[in-house]
Amino acid sequence: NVVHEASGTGTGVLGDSKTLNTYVYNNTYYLFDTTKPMNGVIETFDNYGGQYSSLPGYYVTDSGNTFYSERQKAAVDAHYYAGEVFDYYYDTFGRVSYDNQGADIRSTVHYGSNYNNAAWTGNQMIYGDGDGSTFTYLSGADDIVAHELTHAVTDTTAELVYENQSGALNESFSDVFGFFVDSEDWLMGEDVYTPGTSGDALRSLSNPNAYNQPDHMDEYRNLPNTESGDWGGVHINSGIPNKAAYYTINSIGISKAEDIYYRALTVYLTPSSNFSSARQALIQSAQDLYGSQAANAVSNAWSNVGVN
Ligand SMILES: CCC(=O)Oc1c(C)cccc1C(=O)O
Ligand SMILES: [Zn+2]
Repeated sequence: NVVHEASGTGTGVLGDSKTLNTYVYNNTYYLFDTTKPMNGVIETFDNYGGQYSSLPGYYVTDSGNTFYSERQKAAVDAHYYAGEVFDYYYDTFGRVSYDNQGADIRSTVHYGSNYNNAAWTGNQMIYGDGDGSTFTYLSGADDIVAHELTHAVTDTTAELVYENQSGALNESFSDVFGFFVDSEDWLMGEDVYTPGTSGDALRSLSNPNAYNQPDHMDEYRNLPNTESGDWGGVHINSGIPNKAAYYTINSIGISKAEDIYYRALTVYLTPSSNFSSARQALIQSAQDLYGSQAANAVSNAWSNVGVN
């Protein structure tokens, strides 16, 4: 049988070189990764500035299996980092793709026009180019890719409703697993945020206040559950569970913390979980896996942010 798997090279958003899992058919190479278990493929598309109605766009291809052009940079990173996040969930927890059933992981880059956003649409990831000032191509940050793919994990496990406290938890779990994938700093999106300014980020887990997020219940923002209210401040109030995660990780280490967060997300949390029930779910997960010392560390972390 003919082998279609190929190994290509590409240039990422930050100008770095990467090896890519590609697929060759009729002398054309595709960003189509068939190396993962359970037949799940990782496939990357270019929407050419189109909107939701034109998704997924066009397969990203190259005749020479060399994805070096400016146009291809966003796709190189979306493809490579999707594979990295697949590997994180598989190697760390044995989870096969976001649904644990080997679902295809589809990404589309060059979505919209100067779009300063990235998202999980409910069945694929989309990445804007940014406006070049607030963001550059958003797939250029592995913590953003991990954040988006974790929305898909949450949607196939706890299904935390994307509003108010359950929505802020949804956001926080995406940031926390973004940290676990990119644990060299406590920042989110720093690699693509304000390309003209170094050292800043979209959010910080260690210092939410630095980016106008609360880090304690005393600062909880009661915003309206509307689009302009960020659905009750899901990207704002996530600073509180994010800070609790920071305390937990500093107290018991990344390895135990990621097991505890994964168990809470997949075993205990439910669509309507709030901050207090998330604290309880994480304490129980810690107790289940590592005993009372870890459980107490989790309890203290949440007390430090005013959640009991
Ligand atoms: C860290 C990734 C992130 O927050 O992506 C979003 C952006 C950049 C704008 C709006 C929503 C999101 C999201 O995925 O929640
Ligand atoms: Zn999010």
